[in-house]
Formats: sequence, C-alpha cells, structure tokens
Amino acid sequence: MSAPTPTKKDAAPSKVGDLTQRDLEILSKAWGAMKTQPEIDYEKLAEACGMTNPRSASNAWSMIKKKLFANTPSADGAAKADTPARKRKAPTKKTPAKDAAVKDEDADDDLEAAATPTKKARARAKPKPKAKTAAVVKDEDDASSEEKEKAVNDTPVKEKAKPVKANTKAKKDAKEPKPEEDSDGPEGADTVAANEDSDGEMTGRLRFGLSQGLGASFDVVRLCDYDFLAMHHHSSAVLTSFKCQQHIDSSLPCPQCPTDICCSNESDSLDCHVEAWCCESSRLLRNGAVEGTKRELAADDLAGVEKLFLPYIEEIGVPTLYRGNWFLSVSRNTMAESVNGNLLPNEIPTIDLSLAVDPATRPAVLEKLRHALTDVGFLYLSNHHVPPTVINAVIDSLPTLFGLPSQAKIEVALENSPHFLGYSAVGSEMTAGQADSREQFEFATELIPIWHPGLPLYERLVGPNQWPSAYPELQSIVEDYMREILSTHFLSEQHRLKLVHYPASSEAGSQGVGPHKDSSGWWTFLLQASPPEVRGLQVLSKAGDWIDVPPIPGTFVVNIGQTFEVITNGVCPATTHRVLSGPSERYSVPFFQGVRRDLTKEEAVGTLREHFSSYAVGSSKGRDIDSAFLHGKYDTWGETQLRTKIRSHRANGQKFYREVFEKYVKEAS
Ligand SMILES: O=C(O)CCC(=O)C(=O)O
Ligand SMILES: [Fe+2]
Repeated sequence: MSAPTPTKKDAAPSKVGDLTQRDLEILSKAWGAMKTQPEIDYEKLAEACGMTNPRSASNAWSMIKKKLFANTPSADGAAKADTPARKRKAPTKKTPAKDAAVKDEDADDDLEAAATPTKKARARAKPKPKAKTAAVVKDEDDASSEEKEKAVNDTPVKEKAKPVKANTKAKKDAKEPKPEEDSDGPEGADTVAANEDSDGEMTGRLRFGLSQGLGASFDVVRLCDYDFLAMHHHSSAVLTSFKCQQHIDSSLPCPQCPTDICCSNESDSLDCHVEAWCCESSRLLRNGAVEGTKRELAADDLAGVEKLFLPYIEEIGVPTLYRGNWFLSVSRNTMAESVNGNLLPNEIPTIDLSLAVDPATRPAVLEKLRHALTDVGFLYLSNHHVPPTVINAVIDSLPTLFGLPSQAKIEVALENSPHFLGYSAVGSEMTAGQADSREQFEFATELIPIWHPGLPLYERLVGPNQWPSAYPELQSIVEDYMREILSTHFLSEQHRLKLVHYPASSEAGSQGVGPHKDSSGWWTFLLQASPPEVRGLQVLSKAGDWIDVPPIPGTFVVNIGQTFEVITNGVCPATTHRVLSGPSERYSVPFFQGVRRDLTKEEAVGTLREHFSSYAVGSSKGRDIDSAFLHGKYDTWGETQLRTKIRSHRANGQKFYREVFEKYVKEAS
C-alpha cells in the first residue's frame, strides 16, 4: 500500500471556479491548520445550493473536505499528526476515472444523484484491481478459482455487481481460513493478502493515531470510492469498518464495496450510520494487551484510542448514541452475528447470557449461540452470574495450592485413586500420545464409591476427592465454585473439575496439553485463571488452523464435550483444542459437566437424530481425534470416559483397571 501519488490532474495549474490550483493548495493547508471544526448549517447550505435536503449538503461538504485533505502534498501520518483530529479524513486516491465520477456526483450533490443508477454506474466504471473487483462479482459459487478470476477480469465491473451474495463471498475470500487443502497458512495471512491486493490507501493521521493509541500498526484500506474504510490489524485479524458514504446517504448498496460488510447488522436496533465492529480489537483492548506488541494498555490509552476514533466517526455522521459505546458495542456485535458467520469463522463468539433474558434480545443471542455451537464449537460466556468473589477465591488459591511442598501434593496423588481424583505431577498425564507439561489437581462432585464386582467398571469412576491436608481451606473454595457454576444438577450426579498449573517453559510452543476433545461429557466451562496476556489455549478451526483463545476477564470459555457432539449427531462438534506452554506460567480451571455414565450412543442420538440429520456437518481435521463415543466404539459414555482416563493416566490404569488396560491403551483412537 502506498500513499497517493499526485496525478496529472493534480499537477495541472487548472482553475476551479475562481480558485487557482495554488489557492486550492492553501485552502487545503488551511483546512489542515484549523483549530476548530467550522460548524456548517446544512439546511442553509442545502437551500443555497438547491439541494433537496441537508443530508445531501452534508454529504457534498464531506466530499469536498475529503478532496481538500487529499490535495495536501503528503498523506504521511507523521506529517499530519499535529493537525486537529476532527479534520482527519481519508485521502481519496486520485485517478482520472474516479475524479470524473466524483465530479459527476458533486455536480448533483443530491440524494437523487446517489440513487440514479446510470450515474452510479459511471461513478463505478473505473476498473478495480482484482481483489477489490472480486469482492463484488462473485455469485458463481461452484466455479473454480481460475474461472472466477477470469470472470472478474473479463466482465465490466458494473455488469457484475451483485452486492450481497458477491460480497459475502468476498469477505470469505478475505477472512476465512483457506479450505483444508491449503489451510496451512498462518492466521491472518488472508487479511494481509487482501490488503496488499487492494489499491487502498493509508489515511495518514488515522493510521498514525491508531499506531500511537494501540501500539500497533494498522493499515487503513479504501475499498470503494466512498468513505468506507476497513482497518486490518495484520497480526490479529482485526477488522474495523465504517459504513461507506453511499450507504449513509441512501439505502442503496454500494456495488464497489462489500455491501454486507457495510450493512452488516440489519437487525441492529440502533439507527447507526456507521457499522463498526471489531471483535478482536475490543477483546484485545479489554484484555489490556494488543496482539503483536503485547504492550499493556493503560486506562488512559483506552481513552486515547476512543478519542482517536470519535472525531473520525463524528465526521462521517454517526449519531451520538452510538458513539458513546462504540468500543463496547463492537464486542457484542460480533462478525458472526452480523454476517451469519461468514466473515470471521475464526472468531470465537461471546455469548452475553444477560441478553438471553430479555425476549427482545433473546433471538439474536440464540442465533449467535447456534453459530457458536455448530460452526465454531467454542464460545466465551459473559455475564454468567457466577459471583466474582467465588471465582476470585479459586484464582487466588492457585499459587498457594501449587506452591505446596511436593510431599503435600504426593499425599493426594491421583495415582492412588481408582476414581482418577487427586494430584498429577508434570509429565504424568498423556494427551495425543505425548506427556503433557502441566500439574493438576482433579476434583469431582463429592460422592461415596458405588462400584462392586458385577457392576460396569466405569462405575468405579465415582468416589471421594482427595483434599490436600496442607491447605484445608481449599475444599470449601472449590465446592462453592462447583455449586455456583452448576446451579442445578445436570444429567449426572458427578461433575469434574481440575485446578491446573502449566509451568513456564523456555521452549516456546511446547505441549502444555496436547490436542484433544473433552471426553468429559456435556460442556466444559473453562476459567482462564492467569492475567490476560498469558496465552496458551488454542482451538482448531474447521479449516485446520490453530486459533488463539486469549483470556477475557469475567468470562468462561465454553466448549462442547463429546456427549453433546454425539447428541447433535456431530453437528455441534467437540472442538479440538490444546494448550501451548510459554514463557509465563499459566493457571486454568476447567469444569466438566458430566453426563449419565450408562448413557448409550443410540440413546444419546435418540429422538434428535432426525432433527440434526437435516444439518450439513462441516468437515474438520479435528473430528477424527479420539472421539470414541461418536465413532460408536463403546456402548456407553461411562466406558468412553473410563477409557480416556486410563489412556491419560496410565499408572492408574495399570493399577486399578488391569482387565481393560491393554485394550484401551493399545488401540488407536
Ligand atoms: O488449560 C486449559 O486452558 C485447557 C485445559 C483443557 O483443555 C483440559 O484440561 O481439557
Ligand atoms: Fe480440554
């Protein structure tokens, strides 16, 4: 991407009205040097110019400002950083065709003009570069990529414009991980490619400001001739977009820019002219860190970032209502909700449980939940009503617990428990055939043993906890937590929880816990109990990319267990996930909702079989990972769970389950 280069037209000493080129240059500089934004009475301006309404006047003025800004000799951010933010505007790339088009519109200065197809067609006649053109062309979903490319290059843009469908595809092209065959590119690579392909420009000051505010570099990309801007944060797939001027001025879709990016959230009850969503960045902001730089964002940084955006948003006419909560709203308006999951399939949606209470917001929450469960398999849960005091008590207990002398830990070794409850040292648990680098205490609902010879072996999973005597307060801390997280007994009398510690590792990316699906039952509610900058958890996307699941304070990460996968006939996948160890130690607390041990696969699929068979099940590289229950290898969920436990904790298997040890351990998943 490059700064706009002056074209012939810019260089020519032409006159516009009574103003010479030099006058225009001075005017443009004066604009940049203004201390306050001039207040325009748009009604008056509209009347004076014979326009039908003030909106047209505002639009026209906006265009002029844009050109004034664009005429400054340099679009370099640093050069413009000292000019007032309010006057910040994206420079228009000057090409003769585009200029002519803009001129046409300016001449009409009117909503009608914007709505007149022939005029708009002329405005769009400039051939777009491939990436951008492809964004509006696509409606032949089955065509090969060569065919698509050919279609793009051979057909004039205006004939090809089929905004909605085409743009959905465009977003897919830009943001979705590549399909399985070529999915091994790093996350975000597509985003970068999309930027590089487009002839977008960097709006100097905005970019500069963002870089300052976020401590990261953003590219601001112009996707059409209007005011649509998309900011891609290269390293973390941030997309922030502003609705284009065309959309602001009329309800017509803009055939040049991806329409459904612009009009992403039709159901939004806020009458916002700017659709701004930025799931990832808002998450990063809330996390207090920015991907790539890992710089801490202090509270006033956040305010700074907001300040940087607000004048810009203001300039393109966003209602105040929306401005106030821009950053917060964006975290709710996930891409998934906005565009049916097409834009960022890698995005892990946040389900705000409080919105499920209100009948007005419930349908949207359910739709988002459907997407989370069927397309992603993971979600963040916010406003979940587990009291922070109870959560914090668990978090605070972890350093003490793991700091106990080894003797105190060994005293409650899991190896001594046929119920797989107690302490496992680093390296003693196996996942995906390899030793994990984590130590953990596993607890479950406190139950007395029920197994005796003659009962299925899996009934031996039920039994008492081993509480470390060196830390007597722990029991009530954990039991309070389990009670709160599971306010009703659900499907089984036994639920499990682990308090996990991943020691720091000098070998970046080593196995904290290997790739796996949670065999443990219904859903897992994971508390990431370390500061937000401590990463490690990753999930496998449908396309086979590992996606970071950074901690978001106040949320649980929810993922689907294997029983739920079976009950939904694989439609809601038990997503494969793993933890990488890193330079910082990490704590987590996964809580596993149990299901009835004697539940059979047949029973589980049960009456919902027909319902779920109508859904297409996407392909997933992870689907084959150790999903014995789904594959129907074992009759009951209890046996599946026992098998997983034995495979993970082999010493226990040998000690307590000799009769099945060989069978379970030797077989492939
Ligand atoms: O520690 C984590 O974040 C995840 C742990 C996990 O996936 C598990 O124990 O099943
Ligand atoms: Fe897990």
